[in-house]
Amino acid sequence: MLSLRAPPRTLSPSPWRRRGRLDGFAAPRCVSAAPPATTLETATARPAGVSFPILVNGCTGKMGVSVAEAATSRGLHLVPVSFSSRENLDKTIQIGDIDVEIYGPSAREDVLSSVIDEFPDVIVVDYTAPNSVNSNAELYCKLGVPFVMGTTGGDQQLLYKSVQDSNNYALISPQMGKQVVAFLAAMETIAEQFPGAFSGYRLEVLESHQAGKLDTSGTAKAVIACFEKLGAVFDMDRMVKIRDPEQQLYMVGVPEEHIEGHAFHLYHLTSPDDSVSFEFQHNVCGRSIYAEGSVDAAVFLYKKVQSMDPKRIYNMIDVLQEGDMR
Ligand SMILES: NC(=O)C1=CN([C@@H]2O[C@H](COP(=O)(O)OP(=O)(O)OC[C@H]3O[C@@H](n4cnc5c(N)ncnc54)[C@H](OP(=O)(O)O)[C@@H]3O)[C@@H](O)[C@H]2O)C=CC1
Ligand SMILES: O=C(O)C1=N[C@H](C(=O)O)C[C@H](O)C1
Repeated sequence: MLSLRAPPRTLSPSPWRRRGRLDGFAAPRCVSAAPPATTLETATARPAGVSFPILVNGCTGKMGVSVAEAATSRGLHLVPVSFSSRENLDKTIQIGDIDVEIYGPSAREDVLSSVIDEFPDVIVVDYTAPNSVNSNAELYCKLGVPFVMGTTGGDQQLLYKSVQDSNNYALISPQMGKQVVAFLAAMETIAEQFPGAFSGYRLEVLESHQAGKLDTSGTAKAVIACFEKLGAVFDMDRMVKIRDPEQQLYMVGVPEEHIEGHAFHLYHLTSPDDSVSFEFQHNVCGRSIYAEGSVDAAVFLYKKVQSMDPKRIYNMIDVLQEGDMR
């Protein structure tokens, strides 16, 4: 029998443990399997309405593959090229009937320049790693290729500065899932309208993701920024990040089949005198909502580029507000 070890830091008492399946309450878990991944067969059922070339960077990884599949399913033209942090990988990734060629860092600028020559309307979608956010963005800006940055982490201020300085088009968001974007939009709205409404409240945050996730959740950071505007007090060092599969199964209640791909977030607020508490939670199993949202983002950005919109930098709330999320 597996033992339940305490996470490095826990809330006291941990809301997940308090209501976890070990003590008989309904655990915050996905009750059914994630929606089936979009398949090539659904392409005809759900045409994108527009078609353009899309290059998905990070196709050796999980999000890259999911976005590339969702893009082809929506009838977009997947450029059969993607980049890796590894040199001489000599690898192709099969997406439907397309063989995507993987190139190492030394080839990326030449290869991307050739792609832009051949496909001047191309939109790049980036799902790589936190430590490549800024260097990849620099390259896209240098070559003037519009991009969707789904990858989280890196130096976000520098990322925005690179886009501003180059006057390139970009859509940047730590969260592509429509319903979570709507939650984030609601948080931004109340923070804007009622600053200080939660003045003095203590905020505690837990986030659980697959063991391979390298950074702290970008979504959690964005939500925390809203709670801070509302006056809540939060110490980023006390964020509870759960990456251990055993804890995810037995404490958080992540279904076993989603240990390799989930995003469970919990925000707990307590009043200064402990008499009032609030809890917000969003639990996602699998990656399909991000993949679909990323294609929505690419379609949105493509339209903005084609119409030469003077605004250059967007986020997913812009996409949601314009009714462009499926
Ligand atoms: N915005 C959103 O809604 C979401 C964002 N994310 C974010 O997306 C990112 C990727 O997540 P996920 O797919 O799960 O992670 P994975 O680890 O599965 O994939 C990332 C891939 O990036 C590749 N990579 C690393 N460095 C570079 C580089 N310099 N150039 C090109 N490729 C590189 C790695 O491959 P190799 O070893 O071959 O280099 C790896 O396969 C994370 O930052 C995550 O937080 C994830 C889900 C939703
Ligand atoms: O890495 C992930 O998986 C996810 N990353 C994003 C984040 O850092 O917030 C979005 C979601 O949590 C999934």
